Amino acid sequence: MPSLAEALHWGTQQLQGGESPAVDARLLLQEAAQVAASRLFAFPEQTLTEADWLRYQHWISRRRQGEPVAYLLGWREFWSLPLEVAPCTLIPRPDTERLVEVALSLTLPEPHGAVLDLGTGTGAIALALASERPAWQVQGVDWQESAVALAQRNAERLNLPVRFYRSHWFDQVQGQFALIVSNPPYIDADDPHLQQGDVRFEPSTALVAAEQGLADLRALVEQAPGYLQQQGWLLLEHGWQQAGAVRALLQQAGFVQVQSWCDLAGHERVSGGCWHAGTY
Ligand SMILES: C[S@@+](CC[C@H](N)C(=O)[O-])C[C@H]1O[C@@H](n2cnc3c(N)ncnc32)[C@H](O)[C@@H]1O
Repeated sequence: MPSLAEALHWGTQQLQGGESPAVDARLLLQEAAQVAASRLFAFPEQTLTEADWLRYQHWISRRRQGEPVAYLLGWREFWSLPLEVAPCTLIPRPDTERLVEVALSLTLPEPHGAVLDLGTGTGAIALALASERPAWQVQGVDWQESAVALAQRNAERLNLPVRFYRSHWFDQVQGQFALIVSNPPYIDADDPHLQQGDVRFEPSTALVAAEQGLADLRALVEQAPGYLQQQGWLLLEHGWQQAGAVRALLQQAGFVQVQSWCDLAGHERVSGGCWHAGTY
């Protein structure tokens, strides 16, 4: 059987031409052989068992076909939280951590307020917020039963008190919220990016929206005022070319302090507004 160093070299060679061959091969080897990165580098001569070597080769072959590393591993880190992931929903992205940062920076109408995450998927945003603000009462909804079950498993494993349930956007939601957040589907069905990289393996129900990707964003902006407390906030992630359209939707709906926030690449990726009944 090969040593860890030999297996890593072989896997990296196999994945040449991909986005990140060395990182992918290392992550898959660590998981296949159940070794930490430090052990991989401290004991490179350690040999793999036959079962680990077979598992590693199988994963490398699937990765060569484009399958996302996160789906092969079964988990992905988001906001330093290890989250179980599954093909029923989106793999949480570093971009979405920007929405979490912005949410944590807002001044909300009450410090112990209720918070709602619409289209929660793995529960990434809801769990990140709950981990940072124990006083907030966080809820997350998704219309996919399998995503709700996944988010619940993540909450239990992380011991975070978030309530997840099934709802088609606001259909089953009750009450008023100090903050509503969402990373909804916002990609146009004809966008060529849907044929590239990890998104080919992710469900279109998590990615694609009608009206050039704006249909779900529009629905959320129009319905959110019925569920926001006075001076509560709505925060939405969207495509980097949709900020102007989302701000216009927020303004038309009567939100104030409407603004967008940039991601690390300098693209406007999050927009939001404060609800102030009576301004419209
Ligand atoms: C882009 S993914 C975001 C997942 C997660 N919030 C994240 O940021 O990683 C969109 C999510 O919205 C859910 N979704 C799509 N349409 C929905 C609807 N009408 N009602 C509730 N959830 C919906 C999808 O199942 C998917 O989990």
